[in-house]
Amino acid sequence: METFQLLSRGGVKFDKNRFKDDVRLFTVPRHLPNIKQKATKRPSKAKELPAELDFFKYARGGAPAKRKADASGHAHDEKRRKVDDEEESDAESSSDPPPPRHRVTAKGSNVPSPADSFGALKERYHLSSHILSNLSSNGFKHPTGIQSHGIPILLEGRDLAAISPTGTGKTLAYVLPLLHALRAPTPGGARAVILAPTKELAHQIHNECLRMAHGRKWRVVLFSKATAASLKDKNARDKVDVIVSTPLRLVAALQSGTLDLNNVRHLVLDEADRMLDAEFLTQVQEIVAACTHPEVQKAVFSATLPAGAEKIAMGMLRDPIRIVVGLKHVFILSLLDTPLPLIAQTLTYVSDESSKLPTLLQYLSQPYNPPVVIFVSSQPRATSLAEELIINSIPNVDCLHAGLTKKEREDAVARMRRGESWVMVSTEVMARGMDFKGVREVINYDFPTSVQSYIHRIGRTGRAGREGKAVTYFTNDDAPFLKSIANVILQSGSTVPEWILKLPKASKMKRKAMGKVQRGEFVDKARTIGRGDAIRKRDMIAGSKRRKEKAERGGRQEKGEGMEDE
Ligand SMILES: Nc1ncnc2c1ncn2[C@@H]1O[C@H](COP(=O)(O)OP(=O)(O)OP(=O)(O)O)[C@@H](O)[C@H]1O
Repeated sequence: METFQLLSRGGVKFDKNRFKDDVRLFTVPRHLPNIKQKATKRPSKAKELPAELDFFKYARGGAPAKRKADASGHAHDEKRRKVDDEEESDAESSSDPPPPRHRVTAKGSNVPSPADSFGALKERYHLSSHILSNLSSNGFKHPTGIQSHGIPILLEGRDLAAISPTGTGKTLAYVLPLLHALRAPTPGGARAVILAPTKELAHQIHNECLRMAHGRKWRVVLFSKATAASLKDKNARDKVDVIVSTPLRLVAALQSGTLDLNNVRHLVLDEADRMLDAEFLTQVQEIVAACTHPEVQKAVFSATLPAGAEKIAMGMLRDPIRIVVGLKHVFILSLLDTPLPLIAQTLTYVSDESSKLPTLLQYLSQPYNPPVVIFVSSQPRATSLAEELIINSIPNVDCLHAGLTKKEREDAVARMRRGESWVMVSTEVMARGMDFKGVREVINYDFPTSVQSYIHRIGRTGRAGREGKAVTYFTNDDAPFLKSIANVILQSGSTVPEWILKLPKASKMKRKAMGKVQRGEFVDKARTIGRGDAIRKRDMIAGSKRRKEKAERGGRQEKGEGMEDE
C-alpha cells in the first residue's frame, strides 16, 4: 500500500501538492521492477490476516494434496499415510525462509479423509447447524490440524489415539463429534464420559462442552461431590448426557453403586499419558471396564504419548487410528513428535538453589510480559515462592496448587481468567491442559520432572497460534538432565549453547532420577515467616509508602510547590 494512502486511512490529511518534494521521496520509482513485482505477486497475502493475528498458521488443517479419496471420504487402500497439509505458500517466490510445514501422520486401516473446513464436515456428516453456529459464534472459523483429521475419524465411529502439540485445539476435536453423535437428548443415563487428570481441567472441558452445546438441551455434568450426591437419584441420573470428571471422583461413585456407565457410547481420555500412568491407571481401567456397551467408542488425546503409555492405550482401543500432528523438519529428528515452534525457549544457569530467587527477582524487576506462569516442584515451594514475590513487592502475585481448598483453587483460576494475576506460581497441577490464552511467558523455576512435564508446562504459553516465551532455570544438580530438555528445545527450533549439546547422554537410570532432585520447602532457606506475615509486611510497606508520599505532598504545599497539581 502506498505510504500516503496508509496515512490517510488512519485519518491523516496531507496536502500532496504543497509537499510534493517529500512525496517524491516516498514514491516507488517505476524503473524498479523487482520491488513492484514483489508487491503485486503476493495479492493473496495482502488479503490474509497479518502474521500476528493469523493464529493457527501452523496448526491449521487442510485437505492433503496428494491423496485421492472416494465419495465417502475414505482413502482407497492405504494402511499408513503421511501428509503435508500446510496450504501452498508463496514463500518460494520470495526471499523469506519458507514457513514451517505442518505434517500429520495417520496410521490405521481405512482412514477417513481430513476435512479442510467446518463446512466440509457439514456436507459430509450433516453436522448440525446448531454446532456450526456455536463454532462461528465462538470465532472458530477453520479447523486446526488435529480437528480436520480427528473429527472425521470420530464422526465415523472409529477409535482414535491422537497426538497433537499443546494449544492446538484437541478439546474441540473430541467435543464436537461427541455432541454430534448424541443427537437428541435421550433418557437412560450418561452416553459420554470425558476424563481429565485435574479438577481444573475437567472444569475447563465442561465449559467447552457447554459452549458447543449452547442452545441444545443436553445435560452436561461436571462430576463433583455435590453432583455425585444429586445423581444418587435415578431420575436425575437418567437425564444426564455427558459426564466430565477426574477418575477418582467417578470411581468412588461406581464403587458406591450410585452410578453405572452401561449406557456410555463414547469415552475420551484427555491428557492420556497422564491418565495411563501409575497414579491413575487402575482407576481408569475400572472406568473402562464399567463402560460395558458393546459399541463404546474410545479416544485418547495428548500432546505427548510415550511408548509405554501408547502401548496401554492401543490395548484399550479397537481397530484404532493413530494420528500425530507435528512439523515436518522437526518430525524427522524428533523422538517426541511434539514440537513447540511458537515458543522461544531458553535455558538459564543459576548455579544453585540460593541463586534462583535473586535471578527471578532481577528478571521481574525488568519490564516483562504478564501474565507469567512460574512452575515449582512442590506445593510448599509454590506457597513459599509466592510469599517471597509478595514480600519483594511484585504486583498481582497468585498461587495455585492442589493443597489449596476447592474455593481457593477456583478463585485463583478465576483471577487468572480475568487477567488479574500477573504472576501465577504453580505446580504440575496447572501444567496440563489449562488454557489461559494470554499467558506470554512460562518460567520453570524448578527444573521439570520429565521431558513430558517440560512440554506440557511450557505449553501454557504459545497457544492457539500465539507466540510465547519459556525460560528454564538449571542448577548444577539439574545438569545430568539438561541434555534431554536441550534436545526438545533444539527440535522446536530454538537454540541451545553448544556445550550443552556436547554433554554425554544421561543413562536411563539418571533420566528416571530427573524428578527426584531434592529441594527444600522454602525457596529462601533463611526465611521462615509465613504467608500471613508476608501479606502483613506487604501492607506495611504500602502503608508506609502512602504516608511518606502524603508527608512529601504536605511539605511541598507548605513551601508553595506543586500547587497546580492540587
Ligand atoms: N478451530 C479453532 N479456531 C480458533 N481457536 C481454536 C480452535 N479450536 C480451538 N481453539 C482455541 O485454541 C485454544 C487451545 O485449545 P485446547 O485447550 O483445546 O488445546 P489443546 O490442544 O487441548 O492443548 P493442551 O495440550 O495444552 O491441553 C483454546 O483457547 C481454544 O478455544
